[in-house]
Amino acid sequence: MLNETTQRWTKDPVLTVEHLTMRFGGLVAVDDLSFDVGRGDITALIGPNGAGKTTVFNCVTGFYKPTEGRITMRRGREVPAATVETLTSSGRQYRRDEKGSVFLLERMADFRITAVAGVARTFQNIRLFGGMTVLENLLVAQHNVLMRASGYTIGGLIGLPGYRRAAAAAKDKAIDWLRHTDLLDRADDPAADLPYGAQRRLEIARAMCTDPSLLCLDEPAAGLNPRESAELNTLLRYIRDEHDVSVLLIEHDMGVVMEISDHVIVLDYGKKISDGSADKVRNDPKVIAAYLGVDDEEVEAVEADLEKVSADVSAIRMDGGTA
Ligand SMILES: Nc1ncnc2c1ncn2[C@@H]1O[C@H](COP(=O)(O)OP(=O)(O)OP(=O)(O)O)[C@@H](O)[C@H]1O
Repeated sequence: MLNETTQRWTKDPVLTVEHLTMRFGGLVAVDDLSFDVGRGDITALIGPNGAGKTTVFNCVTGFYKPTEGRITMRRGREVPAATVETLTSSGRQYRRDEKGSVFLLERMADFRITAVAGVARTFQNIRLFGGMTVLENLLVAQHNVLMRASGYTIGGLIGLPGYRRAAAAAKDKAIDWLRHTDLLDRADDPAADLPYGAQRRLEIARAMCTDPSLLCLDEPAAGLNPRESAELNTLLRYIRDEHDVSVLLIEHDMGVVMEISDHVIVLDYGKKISDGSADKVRNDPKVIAAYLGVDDEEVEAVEADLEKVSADVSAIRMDGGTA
């Protein structure tokens, strides 16, 4: 387990969110929120319905312009804090040099966040191109690379050698991800024909085809059966361990969250109420209170009630009852 001194999110953050606030008219959906996402970690953003999780995702990925706050993405390891401050005061969106790149996402449009800053996402409601084949969905995701290889001309149509090489590499990458998501045998089927769990895996494969540094997944386990959830856990660990990609996920399935997360951040009413390892967060009375919908002072009483109910159920089972 990571201790205070080895926590990647404090030592080597890939994403830093500072004082993020998002207001919709009079409603404060995210309220002065700060947190870090460690490079190479699986980080979960959890909280009750309406806590502000998707709004945070929408700010990080450029779908919303935050009311206030700074969102810094770092690619490459050696980006000193002074560089971030210099970039902030320069009014520019990003700075790149041979050591690494730093991006201020709150200043960037969504398509540039994916293409330049290396942040890819999936959605709560699956958004695939249903009429295209599974393979075509993964090739479309590599459109930017192919356009560059064509020189933004008709180079693709006339088959310039550079374009042909890029097209072959795009297909290889797509096939590789189909293999890792167990979809190779469905490559030529329309995406809409896949079962639900397979569509969720295809969305992740599509995001990975953009070569992200940070993969943001909005409820990837929603609607999955236990076997599919276990396969998802294996896929996410593979992405973290073998591809040097950090993962930020919103998830309601606590089995998934507690099993695979290196770091958990808990929101309630737009504010952060807990932040730490899965173990720390699981035992935090504030988190228990938020999920059970009770005040902090009532937590102990509710916990005692839960323990009693659990003991009663075990006793009934031992008696051969049907509870
Ligand atoms: N575009 C919008 N306009 C107005 N209010 C919004 C908008 N988007 C979100 N909200 C409100 O902001 C609050 C936070 O919503 P959000 O969807 O971020 O929560 P969430 O934690 O993702 O919830 P869930 O777990 O149910 O998906 C809610 O009160 C929601 O109604």
